[in-house]
Amino acid sequence: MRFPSYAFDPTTGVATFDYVLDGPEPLRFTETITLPVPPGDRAVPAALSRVLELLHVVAGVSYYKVGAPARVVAPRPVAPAVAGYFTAIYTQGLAEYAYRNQLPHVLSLVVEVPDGDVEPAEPVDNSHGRPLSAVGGGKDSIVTLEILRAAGLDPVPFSVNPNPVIQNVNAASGLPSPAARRRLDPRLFELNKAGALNGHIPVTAINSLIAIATAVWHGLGPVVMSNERSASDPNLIWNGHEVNHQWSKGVAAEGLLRTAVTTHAGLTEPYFSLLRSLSELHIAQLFARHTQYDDVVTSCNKAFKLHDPTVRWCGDCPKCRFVYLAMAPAMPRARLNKIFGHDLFADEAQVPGFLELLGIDAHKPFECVGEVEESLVALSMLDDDAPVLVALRSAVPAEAWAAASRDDVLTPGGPTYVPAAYAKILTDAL
Ligand SMILES: CC(=O)N[C@H]1[C@@H](OP(=O)(O)OP(=O)(O)OC[C@H]2O[C@@H](n3ccc(=O)[nH]c3=O)[C@H](O)[C@@H]2O)O[C@H](CO)[C@@H](O)[C@@H]1O[C@H](C)C(=O)N[C@@H](C)C(=O)N[C@@H](CCC(=O)O)C(=O)O
Ligand SMILES: Nc1ncnc2c1ncn2[C@@H]1O[C@H](COP(=O)(O)OP(=O)(O)OP(=O)(O)O)[C@@H](O)[C@H]1O
Repeated sequence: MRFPSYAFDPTTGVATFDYVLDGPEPLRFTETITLPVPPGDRAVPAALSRVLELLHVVAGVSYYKVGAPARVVAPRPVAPAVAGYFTAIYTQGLAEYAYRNQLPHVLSLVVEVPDGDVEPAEPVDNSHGRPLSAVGGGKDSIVTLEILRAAGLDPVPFSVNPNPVIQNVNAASGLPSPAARRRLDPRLFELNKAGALNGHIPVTAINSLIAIATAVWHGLGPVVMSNERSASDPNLIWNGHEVNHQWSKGVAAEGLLRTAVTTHAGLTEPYFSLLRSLSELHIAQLFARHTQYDDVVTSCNKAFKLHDPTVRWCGDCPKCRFVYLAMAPAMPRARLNKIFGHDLFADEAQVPGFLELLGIDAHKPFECVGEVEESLVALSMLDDDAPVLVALRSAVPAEAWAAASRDDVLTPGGPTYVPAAYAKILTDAL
């Protein structure tokens, strides 16, 4: 796979990224990403071009997966830390794809980098600017936005391809919300229909670099994400490698991205997740304080499909079940059912799906769901006799209850990259 060129037009904000999969009949793709143009005559900072260079390679995963070539050759020399980040994106970021398609070579790929000097980046101290708060339409980013707002940091909500869900969440915040547009090459969908290799990609890495590019161009501060503690947990181990559906939301990916951006583009404080130390259950409790989003908040991934999305919660997928269970201890059932438009604890057909979340099945589903322990603790906090809850209580073995600690789940912990000033804001908000 090669990356022949990229171009950026500052008058329109349009960046075009070209890709080629070599072979007897080479496959060519172009992805278009349109950044919001800042007001006034803002020059293109050198750091923006550098971030776009990173994005060019990272966004290539969508096209790589069509053929899983044995070699990926980056377009220009980069520092070893940046090359390492590219390799992590194409291996760990594509681990679920490799596992599902049984392509072990993907996990041992090393992204090749041409020889040559790399001009060091000029340091850019962006640490004191207004934070750009990435909004994905779900509960987590709402919690972050409201913490930053309450602390007086004047956050800028930002989204990539805001669909009606995200637009409604941004409208409910009452804050002006710049957005970027991302258009995958339509050829990809034709190849998918024709049966090309397909699978999951590390989409958060792509959205994150688009957010960083926007923050740099608009003269803003760090990009603040809402990725939780459990995102770092793998779903399973395959051939000695961790397979994590949420890899690019995890803390290891966060560290690699920060280092790559600081090394290649010079930003001193590019990016961190404010909620990294919190469990999903804890975040759900913080979300319950904000009723103004009840009619719009949506975490169900089916609402974010590019084609035929649901309007809001589908009410019958692992993510709907997990978020329903996580929010249930934090609010009256009537409010919960109004948010979801479904009463999941009344529907006994949901029992097998809930059992999977409680660890009474093979492995954590390939979805954005929390740890088994979080589901067990949530269940232990519910004491009514809804039919699904009765069935679940009787199915959980005694040793599973014993291993689930409410203190562990509701006490912040684990490694984070949150800068000290923001860590204090988070602590004050808990
Ligand atoms: C919405 C969703 O969950 N989509 C996943 C689904 O794809 P599906 O075909 O059902 O629908 P579309 O998303 O509309 O995708 C159409 C095709 O386009 C490909 N594609 C999409 C976006 C992109 O950036 N690059 C692409 O190549 C896609 O592969 C389809 O062929 O199943 C796919 C296969 O498993 C998933 O890859 C789709 O996931 C989206 C990329 C997506 O946005 N998913 C997020 C909601 C998501 O899963 N977030 C994770 C975090 C993952 C991470 O590490 O960043 C989470 O919340 O846990
Ligand atoms: N379209 C998007 N534009 C910008 N940021 C996004 C977008 N989609 C997701 N994100 C960000 O990526 C991270 C992971 O997304 P994820 O879908 O897990 O979070 P969420 O929507 O905030 O909450 P939930 O887990 O409840 O769905 C979050 O920080 C989120 O804000």
